Formats: sequence, structure tokens, C-alpha cells
Amino acid sequence: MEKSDDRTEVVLLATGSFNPITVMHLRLFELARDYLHDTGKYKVIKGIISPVCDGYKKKGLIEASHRLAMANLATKTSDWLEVDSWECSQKQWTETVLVLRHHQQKLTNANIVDTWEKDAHKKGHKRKRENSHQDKPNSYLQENKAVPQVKLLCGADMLESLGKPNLWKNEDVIEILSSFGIICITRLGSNASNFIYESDILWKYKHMIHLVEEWITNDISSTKIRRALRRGMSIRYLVPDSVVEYIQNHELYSEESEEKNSGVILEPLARNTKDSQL
Ligand SMILES: Nc1ncnc2c1ncn2[C@@H]1O[C@H](COP(=O)(O)OP(=O)(O)OP(=O)(O)O)[C@@H](O)[C@H]1O
Ligand SMILES: NC(=O)c1ccc[n+]([C@@H]2O[C@H](COP(=O)(O)O)[C@@H](O)[C@H]2O)c1
Ligand SMILES: [Zn+2]
Repeated sequence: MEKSDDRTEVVLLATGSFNPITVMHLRLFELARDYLHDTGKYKVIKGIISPVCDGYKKKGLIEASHRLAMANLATKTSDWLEVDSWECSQKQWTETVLVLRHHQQKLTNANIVDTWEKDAHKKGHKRKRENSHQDKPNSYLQENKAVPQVKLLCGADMLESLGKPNLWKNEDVIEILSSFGIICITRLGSNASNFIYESDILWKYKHMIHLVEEWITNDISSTKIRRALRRGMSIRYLVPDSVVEYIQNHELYSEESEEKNSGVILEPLARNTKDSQL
């Protein structure tokens, strides 16, 4: 008899600038998936790359359309990674917790439709997938226990950013940890376990943070890629060949593009500072 698979299905979501995407961004997903599978408790079914929108206003951030296109090229050879444009097509910058909620809701909706269709099939009715989930009874949501869980995938520097004043709202950090959980990959220059120890919130939710050690350390960053490009140096084998070609064809990353948003306050800082003054 076939053994049933009772592992929890997980969808990994990585947010960030991806300016441009590097091979290290792709490695994060591979490392996280290996780690989660090793626990025997999780089955990773998908990885989503969600580039931040231009309204984030980070210095040197080039247009989302280019960042999206490069991420799409980079994930072409993967059968489990995809790029999602929902976040970067919003009019304004979106808090990460809302991006997580959006993807979790999408999975829940898909699951309701599936359960509804299976049930209808059993009863001999044929129903169309295009039907909105809204007309499905709520009981399908409650009965539904197998919705995959979305988890935030990040590097240790992003985990450490949770402690920067006015960058993240406390309630967002709590929701990210308690409702989703974080898979954090170690990164040169960051000390994630010490940061968890020093933060009362992170310490409280440490059971929701999976720290993954990257033994084959690699200091690739988008900042270094942009710097190399400005200096006319090769970036081959640091980003996929298709991305190198795209950058060349579109003449991306120059002294000028690096000055974009120079002197402008990062949107989360501007927003949270304004809120705290109200
Ligand atoms: N070498 C790396 N090791 C671990 N995590 C990484 C690495 N490079 C990127 N990440 C993670 O990937 C996510 C997206 O990061 P981001 O787009 O800022 O890339 P970056 O290389 O840090 O770019 P930049 O230099 O522009 O900040 C973040 O969670 C970040 O921590
Ligand atoms: N309060 C928040 O939700 C918050 C604050 C700062 C950064 N972020 C996100 O973290 C990521 C950081 O990306 P970078 O490391 O490229 O700046 C982005 O996706 C950004 O949207 C979220
Ligand atoms: Zn970064």
C-alpha cells in the first residue's frame, strides 16, 4: 500500500529589489528547499520571486519592468521557481506582510475551488473552474486543511533589517512571524542567531524562524554586480547568461541609474515616520 504523505506543503516567497537578480538569489531557494525537505516535515511545492515596486524608492533601483524581465529569464530553467508581478504592479510600495497575505489568500482560494470541484465531481455535477470562489460555501474554507503555507524566504541581512527603527512596524513583524514564518539563509557580514538573541520579538517567535547555514559561502550581491557593470567589468557566471545578455542589450546600470532616488527617503521609512508622528 502506498504511504500517505503528511508533510506540510510550503510555498517560499522571496521579496526584494532583485536589481538585478543574481545566481545567489536562485541559490537561496535551493538551500531553503533542501533544508525544509531534510526536516521530513515539509514539502516545498513552489518558490515565488516578488520584485519590489519602483515606489520603494531605493537608491539605484531601476524600473520594475526590467527587473521583472531579468527575473523571468533567470528562472526559465527552473521547474519550481516563478516570478510574480503583483507586488511591483501596485501603484505604491506594499508592505511585505500584505504581499505574504496576498499569496496566502490566492492559495486558499485555489484550494476552495479544487475542493468544490472534487465534491461536485463526486456528486456527478460538472462545474467550471472559471466560477468565482465567492459563490462557494464558506464550509469549503473551514473543511479545507491542506492549503499550502506561504513562508518568507530571506537572507540574514533582511532579517537584521527587522530591527532598524521605523523600517518595519512591530505588528507587521509579529504577523510575519506568527502567521507565516521565516526561512533565513546566513550571509557574510550578518549574524542572524545573535540578532534573534538580541531581539525580544524574534526570540519569542524563534520557533517560527528556520536558520539555514550556507556552507558554500558566496558574497555575491546586486550592489557588487552594478558596481562591476559601471566599471565595465565582467559579471559572467555571477548572473545567468540570459541576464548578462539582457543587461547588455538594454544598456542597464550606469553612473546615472545609480543616482536614481539619491537623497530620497526610502518609502517604508517615510511612511512609518509619518505614521509615528500622527
Ligand atoms: N549572497 C546572499 N546571501 C544570502 N542572502 C542573500 C544574498 N544575496 C541576496 N540575498 C537575499 O536576497 C533577498 C533579496 O535581496 P536584494 O534584492 O536586496 O539582493 P542584494 O544582493 O542584497 O541586493 P543589494 O546589494 O542591491 O541590496 C534578501 O532577502 C537578501 O537578504
Ligand atoms: N515594513 C516592511 O514591510 C518593509 C520594510 C523594509 C523593507 N521591506 C521589504 O524588504 C525587501 C528588502 O529589499 P532590499 O534588501 O532590496 O532593500 C523589499 O521587498 C521590501 O519591500 C519591507
Ligand atoms: Zn539587499
